[in-house]
Amino acid sequence: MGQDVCSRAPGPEVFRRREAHGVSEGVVVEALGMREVHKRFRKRRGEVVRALDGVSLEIRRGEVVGILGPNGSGKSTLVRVVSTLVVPDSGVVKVFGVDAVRHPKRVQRSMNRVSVEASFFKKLSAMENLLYGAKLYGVSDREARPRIKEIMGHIGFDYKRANEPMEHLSRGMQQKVALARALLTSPMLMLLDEPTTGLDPGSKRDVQAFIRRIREAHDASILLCTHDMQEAEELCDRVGIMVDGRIIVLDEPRRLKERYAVGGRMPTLEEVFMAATGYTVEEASAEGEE
Ligand SMILES: Nc1ncnc2c1ncn2[C@@H]1O[C@H](COP(=O)(O)OP(=O)(O)OP(=O)(O)O)[C@@H](O)[C@H]1O
Repeated sequence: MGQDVCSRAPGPEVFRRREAHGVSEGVVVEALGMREVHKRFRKRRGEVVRALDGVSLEIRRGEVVGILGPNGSGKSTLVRVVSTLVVPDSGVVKVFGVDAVRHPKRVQRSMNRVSVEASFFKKLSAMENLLYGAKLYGVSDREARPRIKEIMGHIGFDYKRANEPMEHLSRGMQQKVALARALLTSPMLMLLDEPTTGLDPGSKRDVQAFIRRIREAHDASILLCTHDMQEAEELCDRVGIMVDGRIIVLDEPRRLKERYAVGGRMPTLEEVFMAATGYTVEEASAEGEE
């Protein structure tokens, strides 16, 4: 493995394609390898929920894999297990060949998670939060500042507002700061848990365009959980559908559609989702709301 993530961090040209991912070239190591992962939770009245029920999933280096699923199907648990926030009951989780259960610290340094509940120091500014985030990964202020400015430019974040307290910023802007923080540390694997949920259409487009650029130029491997079919179709190389803790199908969007085609007519991804899960998109988003 050798070099540290931070010392490999790209220079000011944020979108420069990286040569290596800290793994010897020539050795094919997947970005994420999950085999038969199980995670159960015990609810209040003793009821047991199988949040992950034998999940196997591979993400190749440079690949974007999307996971669609109704509320409560296990998407967040999947992301939490990969990010080492939740320890699985059984199964194997490897990030760039490193066992995430045995070596959580090592694995944490090679990835970054962006979720709706991104935590910030709300009284501090976006810049201060980003500098703090960079420092945790060993990136100095001097190195981080120009990169923050560049990333904010790419992401459509008004740099003039970088010194305002986070609590004064809209949700869309805060979400952009969360993405900027993730990219700042040059993660090899990005975990995006509903990155555009609840954003206004303009911010949503900015964030999606940004993810597209990371994907095209930055060569990051991405696990993207979303409710948004169009987002999954446009941004992902492969899309999986998760129901009751299981990934029931996983393939390129085009091939998923071919698989569910009826009478030669290609369905939309939304129709594929409905056929595979039995849920309408509305039910899938509403179900489980308490
Ligand atoms: N810490 C926990 N304690 C108890 N049950 C949990 C816990 N975390 C998740 N669960 C349960 O596990 C199941 C899967 O939840 P999870 O949040 O992973 O689903 P999800 O697909 O991300 O849903 P959503 O789209 O609503 O975020 C749900 O039944 C949920 O209530």
